Amino acid sequence: MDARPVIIALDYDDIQLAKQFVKQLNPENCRLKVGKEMFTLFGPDWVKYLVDLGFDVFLDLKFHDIPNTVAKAITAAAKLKVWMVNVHASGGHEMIKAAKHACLASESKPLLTAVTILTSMDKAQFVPIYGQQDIAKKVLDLATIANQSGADGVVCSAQEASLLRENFNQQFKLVTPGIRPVGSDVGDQKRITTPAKAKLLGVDFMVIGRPITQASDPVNALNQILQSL
Ligand SMILES: O=c1ccn([C@@H]2O[C@H](COP(=O)(O)O)[C@@H](O)[C@H]2O)c(=O)[nH]1
Repeated sequence: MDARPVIIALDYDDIQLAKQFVKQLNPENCRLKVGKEMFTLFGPDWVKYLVDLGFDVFLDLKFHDIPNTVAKAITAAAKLKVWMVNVHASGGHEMIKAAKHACLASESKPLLTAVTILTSMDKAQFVPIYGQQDIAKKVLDLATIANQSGADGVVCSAQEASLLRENFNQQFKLVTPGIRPVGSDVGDQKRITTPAKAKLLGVDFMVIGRPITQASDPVNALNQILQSL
């Protein structure tokens, strides 16, 4: 596990609320994720604001398009000096390679991760798309494509972490959403794990949103998670 394993998913529709929360955080304790909601509402300026405060920012836009389009989007993202960007692994070898090439050609050289199977998917949702097979096996197949195409890691559930650890070296980052402390609302997540279990399973980073941001005291919720690790 990384020394700063927690990536807080800042999924707010109110920028003042988000700023109020972020001002209470220390960039040495956590990293931040900006996803589709905040990026669509508040754009690159919001990302720059967080980067200027000294945070490592994971820009989670999950690009999935033809290689040329994805490479250009990654080039634009890298100009924001974000720490990590991502694509969907199902975009395939050429798309991921083009994304990695764009990362390396940029000044800030963000890490590139590839989303395998969304943590909100269970077997009932998975089978109509991918057929009768194990979710974990499909995650491994997609992670193999990502790894061979030069990605720095994958986004997966912590439930698949030990399988991926057996197949890839320690440098290959495992970034895991679907983290739920005991007693917290599961919401739309399906393949969930507690923070302590995710650590035991060998993840590098855990992405945690609502269990922190929707808590009555988000800073306290974060601190409790950090203490449990
Ligand atoms: O497979 C995936 C990929 C991305 N996410 C994102 O992570 C956070 C999780 O937030 P919670 O509130 O802790 O559920 C959210 O921004 C997702 O877009 C994911 O959950 N699963």
